[in-house]
Amino acid sequence: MADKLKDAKIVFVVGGPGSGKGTQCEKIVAKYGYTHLSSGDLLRAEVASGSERGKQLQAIMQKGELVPLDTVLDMIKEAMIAKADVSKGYLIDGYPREVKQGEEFEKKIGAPALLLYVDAKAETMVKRLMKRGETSGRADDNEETIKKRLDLYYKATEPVIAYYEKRGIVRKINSELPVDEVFAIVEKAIDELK
Ligand SMILES: Nc1ncnc2c1ncn2[C@@H]1O[C@H](COP(=O)(O)OP(=O)(O)O)[C@@H](O)[C@H]1O
Ligand SMILES: Nc1ncnc2c1ncn2[C@H]1C[C@H](O)[C@@H](COP(=O)(O)OP(=O)(O)O)O1
Ligand SMILES: [Mg+2]
Repeated sequence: MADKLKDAKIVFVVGGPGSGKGTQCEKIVAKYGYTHLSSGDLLRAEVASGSERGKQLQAIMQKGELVPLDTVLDMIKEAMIAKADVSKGYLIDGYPREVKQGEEFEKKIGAPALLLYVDAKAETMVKRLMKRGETSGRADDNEETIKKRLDLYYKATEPVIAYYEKRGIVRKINSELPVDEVFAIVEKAIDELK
């Protein structure tokens, strides 16, 4: 375990592609000053750097598949340590995407205090992603890749929610509602933490 992070307040933000994780995390940052680390954003930054590793990552993400666990966990850990002296808490957005990722995170970093389960219907997620795709420039916001990401979400990521439900740290957030109404539910869950 990283010593600098042993008392860190950690919130996992889990939900399907396009469910609204990033949108809610932005609002949490604005109100609570937490550090927002999106695994997808960290990976896209590596791609943008033009490195050899970035090229390999880009190919995986374009197919809607998961990148290797060690790569993403190392990136998150490094980013957490960089903020350890100033962070009030961490929003880990888009991770864990499979149970194994959760287990490894806890071994190498620490345990989450809360899991925000951002829930929306498949139909809603597809609609939002197609719309986001008009402007996002993301290689994975296209119909074919969206379908693969959704399938993988239901297969690999939903079990993560069941895993943490047993520990009583999951708060389900109805993300079908308008953004501010979703955030009202999110606020209650974060306030319970204090
Ligand atoms: N509650 C909501 N109602 C309507 N649209 C939303 C809502 N939450 C997010 N969106 C829109 O859906 C898209 C995906 O949201 P985003 O936060 O990027 O999701 P994720 O990070 O889970 O993939 C964005 O274009 C966002 O503006
Ligand atoms: N924890 C993780 N493990 C493996 N691959 C990940 C990952 N987080 C992100 N990726 C890769 C695969 C995803 O399809 C892609 C985009 O992730 P994302 O930006 O979190 O998507 P979204 O916010 O739409 O859910 O990056
Ligand atoms: Mg996102």
